[in-house]
Amino acid sequence: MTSVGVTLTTRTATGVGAAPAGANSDAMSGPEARRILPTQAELAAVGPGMDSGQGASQGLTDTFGRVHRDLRVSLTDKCTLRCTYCMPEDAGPFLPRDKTLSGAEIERLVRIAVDHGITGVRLTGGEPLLRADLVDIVARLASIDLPTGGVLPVSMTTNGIGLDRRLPALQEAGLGRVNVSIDTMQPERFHRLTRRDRHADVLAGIAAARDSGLRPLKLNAVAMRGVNDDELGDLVAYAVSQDAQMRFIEQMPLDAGHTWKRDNLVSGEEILERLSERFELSEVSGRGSSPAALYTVDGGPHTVGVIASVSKPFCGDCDRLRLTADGQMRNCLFAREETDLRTLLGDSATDGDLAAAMQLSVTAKKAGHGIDDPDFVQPGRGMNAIGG
Ligand SMILES: Nc1nc2c(ncn2[C@@H]2O[C@H](COP(=O)(O)OP(=O)(O)OP(=O)(O)O)[C@@H](O)[C@H]2O)c(=O)[nH]1
Ligand SMILES: C[S@@+](CC[C@H](N)C(=O)[O-])C[C@H]1O[C@@H](n2cnc3c(N)ncnc32)[C@H](O)[C@@H]1O
Ligand code: SF4
Ligand code: SF4
Repeated sequence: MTSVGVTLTTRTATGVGAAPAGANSDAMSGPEARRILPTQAELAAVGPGMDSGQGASQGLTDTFGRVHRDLRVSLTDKCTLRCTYCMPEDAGPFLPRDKTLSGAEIERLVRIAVDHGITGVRLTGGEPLLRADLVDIVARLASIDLPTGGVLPVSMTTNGIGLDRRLPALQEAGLGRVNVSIDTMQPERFHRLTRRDRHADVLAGIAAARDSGLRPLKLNAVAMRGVNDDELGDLVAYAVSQDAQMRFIEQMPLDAGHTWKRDNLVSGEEILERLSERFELSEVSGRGSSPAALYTVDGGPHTVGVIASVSKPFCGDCDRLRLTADGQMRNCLFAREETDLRTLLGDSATDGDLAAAMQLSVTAKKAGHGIDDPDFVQPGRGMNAIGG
């Protein structure tokens, strides 16, 4: 099928040097991220089969042979919190509504991605619960049929604030799983770390997730030196009490303030040492492409996870793609280029063009994040704008 009405004639890079790092304007990708608008010739050169979904058998495959199965969709760059490792206090300006993908646009892009091998979607942000049309988005995505049978599994990562009120409708709409972030069991610490006094709201959200029966329920905490590294065991004990899996994440250089320092890292190894003082841990085999290495706690059945993205990267098994709230495809958390699907949508691109643009993004994916490389440059967007 040929493309109808696509006006793209040149490969364009936008957002170069247009905004200070951390500024969330349309050019919020910061000075070093390039926004790529593929030309018609480049889209056509991707090859036949992108229109019809015939690529599904092979999937969106990069030059290292990694097949992409997991799509993370950021619904907004706004948030109810201001976690120091993610957003500055004075974050913004945020994406205006007309630059944010609508539910229908997200559904179309996800359908195309599913046609080309994506088998699961995770909604994230920013804070996805801030999307007023979240229930509608979940319903749209959870009704997408997988080519292999069944429907698309839809999960969400959230800070939990307001989850207690919204979970029944989300579950009804087809939300299959939820991960909730909680970095501390201490309300005052929580206030300092997130710059908001909302600890009780997060606990209420986790309790609602526990009672919903959605399983596995996972809790995420970024391990931070001098902030919460003395209460990792308390977090595990709390997670077990909520029938949840606690996961500790190494902090990555994705804070909008660009204050990350390698020397400050609480490594996965250190996390395990600390937990071993209190619990008997035993590694679980069969990790697959999951970012978390899992350990049974005191013989199980509960487990704790360690996401050692910095010290033990799992990039070789990466099967993830990201769609930002403003319609940019990112092939990596640390990508310095984004493929501009939103402009293609506005230019009446065909499904085949959009699939080809996704494949171009995947083809450009690098081997890994390169955090330890001497020429590493932190992405201009904070984690809230990339979609964690
Ligand atoms: N380096 C890296 N870290 C990731 C990636 N995906 C997730 N993470 C880290 O893992 C943390 C938890 O991610 P979640 O949003 O809970 O998703 P998940 O771990 O894929 O979820 P599950 O499907 O439940 O395992 C994120 O905050 C990141 O720190 C990734 O692609 N690369
Ligand atoms: C960006 S948030 C978006 C979803 C939701 N607001 C939340 O906090 O769960 C997703 C995940 O990214 C993690 N995250 C944010 N900044 C990070 C960083 N610099 N390093 C590692 N993980 C980070 C958070 O802890 C959270 O678990
Ligand atoms: S980690 Fe999540 S809750 Fe915290 S500021 Fe970022 S987007 Fe918001
Ligand atoms: S850092 Fe990039 S390549 Fe590595 S696992 Fe994360 S998204 Fe994949």
